Amino acid sequence: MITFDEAYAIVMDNCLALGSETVPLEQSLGRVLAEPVLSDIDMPPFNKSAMDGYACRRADIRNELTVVEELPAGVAPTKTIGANECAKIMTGSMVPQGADCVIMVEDTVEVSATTIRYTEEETKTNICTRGEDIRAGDEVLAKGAVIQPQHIAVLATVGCTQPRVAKQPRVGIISTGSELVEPSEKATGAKIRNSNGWQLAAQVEQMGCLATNMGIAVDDEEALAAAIGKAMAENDVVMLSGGVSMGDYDLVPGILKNNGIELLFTSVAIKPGRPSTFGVGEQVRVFALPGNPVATYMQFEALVKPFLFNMMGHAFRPRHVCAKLNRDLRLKPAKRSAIIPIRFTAPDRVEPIEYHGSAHINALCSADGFLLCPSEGSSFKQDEEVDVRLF
Ligand SMILES: Nc1nc2c(c(=O)[nH]1)N[C@H]1C(S)=C(S)[C@@H](COP(=O)(O)OP(=O)(O)OC[C@H]3O[C@@H](n4cnc5c(N)ncnc54)[C@H](O)[C@@H]3O)O[C@H]1N2
Ligand code: MOO
Repeated sequence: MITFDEAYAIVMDNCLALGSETVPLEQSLGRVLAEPVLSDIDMPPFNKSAMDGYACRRADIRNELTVVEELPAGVAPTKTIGANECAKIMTGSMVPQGADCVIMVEDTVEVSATTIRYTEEETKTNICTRGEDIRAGDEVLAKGAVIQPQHIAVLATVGCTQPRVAKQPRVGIISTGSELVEPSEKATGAKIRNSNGWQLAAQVEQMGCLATNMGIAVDDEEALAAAIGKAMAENDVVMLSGGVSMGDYDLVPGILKNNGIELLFTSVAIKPGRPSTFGVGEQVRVFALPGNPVATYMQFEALVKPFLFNMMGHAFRPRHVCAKLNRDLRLKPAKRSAIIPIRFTAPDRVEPIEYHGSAHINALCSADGFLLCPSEGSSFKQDEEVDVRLF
């Protein structure tokens, strides 16, 4: 059994490089940038009014001003502003030459059809200067960024309509176990419905990789070998659930070895998730996760997700927050560190949720995150601050 940190280091050291491709901007949400994005323009591209009002010279704001033209957004000025002159200007319009401030329209009165007067003593400049946000040639987005809606805005701003992004790992998912039936069927007798395959496919899709749910493989050497061989041929990463502990029908590690997979670990000191297994083939990586659904979920979050992001060139950093415990929490020393699901009861307060162990998947539906408690045992007092990793 190796520590979780050792397992993490091993998977991160064994990523596959998949290369990059370009995608249309509208299909780039959630993809990882494969190269930095540089701006082709200054932003704003011209001195721009921040307010609706009148562009004029600060020296003249106490005088009656003659309005020499009107500047709706998108219309370039034709006149230079001279002494005691102004141009009526809208937010976002180009500030005319000669003007060094914009007075706000609600602080002015019309004196005649062509003149106005400012009613305040002072004004802010109210001009966004050319290039104050972005300069032409600036790196606006870094390689490795996961494209979010605000990144899409920046890509649009700099005219990057075909961003170069990392290719998405293809992940084939096999749910092993002769007790399994698919969710559309009624589970009778000693059968249960397959939830892991569906959950893992959703976890893979949610983080922007390509999931293929390859269905159920029964606990039979031949059937498992065929399913694993097919999954390995068609995917970059194969994820199995079940069949990795000590039972007579836990056949997965042996079949992986027979398929040319070198197993780098088969047991991790973490609860839930001890029998988590990882192996490498020539052009494929294989995770065999424990069948218990919470173990499957948690090991995906803790090990597989950072690994898949790393394959795409993104250094995944889970979000952590500090919060106070609503009640005492005492864990006995154990051979494995423990993941304890928690929920927030107030923005800065958490409590452990009722949790019966690694099969209790519905407990996760009310969890907001988890505490990682070391194997030496953890003892927390009510109101003590704990480090919460968010889902
Ligand atoms: N003698 C030992 N027994 C067990 C050990 C051990 O060290 N020695 N480890 C225990 C731990 S810890 C775990 S975790 C489980 C993991 O076992 P497997 O990965 O071999 O998983 P299975 O035995 O196939 O299944 C466990 C459990 O999960 C249910 N399951 C399996 N697949 C699915 C699925 N796709 N959807 C929903 N539920 C699934 C399965 O029916 C079992 O109830 O082993 C312990 N035993
Ligand atoms: O490690 Mo298992 O996942 O405890 O139940």
